[in-house]
Amino acid sequence: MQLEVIGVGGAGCRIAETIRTAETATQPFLCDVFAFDTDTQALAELDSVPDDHRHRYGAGIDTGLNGNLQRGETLGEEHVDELSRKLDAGHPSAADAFLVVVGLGGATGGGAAPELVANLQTLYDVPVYVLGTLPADRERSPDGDPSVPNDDTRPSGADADGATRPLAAANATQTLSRLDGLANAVLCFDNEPWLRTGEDMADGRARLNQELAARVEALFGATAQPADESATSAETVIDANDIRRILGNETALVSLGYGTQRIESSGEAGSVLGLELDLGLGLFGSDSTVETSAAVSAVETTVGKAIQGKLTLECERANTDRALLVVGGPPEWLNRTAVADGRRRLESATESTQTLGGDAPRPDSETVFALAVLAGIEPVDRIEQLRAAAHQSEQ
Ligand SMILES: Nc1nc2c(ncn2[C@@H]2O[C@H](COP(=O)(O)OP(=O)(O)OP(=O)(O)O)[C@@H](O)[C@H]2O)c(=O)[nH]1
Repeated sequence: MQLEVIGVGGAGCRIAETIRTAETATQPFLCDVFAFDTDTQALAELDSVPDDHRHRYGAGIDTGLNGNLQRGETLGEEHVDELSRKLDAGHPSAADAFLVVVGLGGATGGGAAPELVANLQTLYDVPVYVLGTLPADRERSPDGDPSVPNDDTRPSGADADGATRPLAAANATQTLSRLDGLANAVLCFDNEPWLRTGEDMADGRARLNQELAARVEALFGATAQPADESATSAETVIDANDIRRILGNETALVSLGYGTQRIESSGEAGSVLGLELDLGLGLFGSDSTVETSAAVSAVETTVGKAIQGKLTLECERANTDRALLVVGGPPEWLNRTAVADGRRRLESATESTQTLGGDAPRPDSETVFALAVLAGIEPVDRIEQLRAAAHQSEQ
């Protein structure tokens, strides 16, 4: 499957760029990556988005909108045709889906995303998904995060631009409401629990973006046609239709769980030894065979982390409508029975009505991974918290 990624606003553009760098030559899944922003400097700081795929818009605005969502919405309305036309520098018609990426607490991304999503829905006959970050509590608090050290010279609670964002919760909830009924699904990443104690958005954003991009790559890379046609193909292939079925078309909220386990190679090409943690426990021969128990254990461990570990948006797992499990890694590690058991485990944990599973062989990888996609997870406590915070900030 080919994905057209469009970042809007500071967070959206940075995350879109990080997704681009997470794509591997062997599992290409990106059609194009575009970056649209009102902030000249933020756009200039991107490294790997080609010049004709980035676009600054909004005459007379140079440094972003500083959280003024109303202004962002007006600008989005005025410039949506211009933004959609910019996509002609790439291959949007070849895309199997669009992914519009935004920081939901901001004004540029949050203002333009609903207009852009609606426009793409009329122009193209493929799903339009949104990937949105939820603002961290510490960036919108006027008093900042008490855990930020006193010797930090930036304003306390500072976000990626070094400014607090008191309107972030209100912006995020309003933009989510505007996306309702427009986007096919909204994949969420909640910044707060992913930041470390004492860390603000400026410190943590690169790490968070990599975490998020790894999950996006695991999902959409699994649908890629391997660049090398002689490469091992999946036992159970996941394609654009499977993704469409799981994500749905009713603006479901989606959370992603992910687990990895490093395995170690012998140093000889293609000779996989065993799990790092289990080294020496009788796993391997000198050829590239892997003991069944080691492969089963690696799959079970990663699936457990994906289902029970930290999600991109914490939710009641048993409330999930639909779910998808992708297990990837070197083909000899993808034990078929363990992968099927993993899918059943996801089904039972989520109590979902529809659960799919598939595998993603990565012959050159030294990692086994599992990705759990939980779609239709509402109600979500964190969204309710943001609504309450938004209500409070309006008082
Ligand atoms: N995960 C992640 N979140 C970010 C990043 N930068 C900002 N954010 C979050 O996204 C929200 C919006 O910030 P931006 O994307 O910079 O805002 P914008 O859309 O450019 O809008 P304005 O700056 O108001 O014009 C912030 O409140 C943060 O919660 C980033 O690089 N990664």
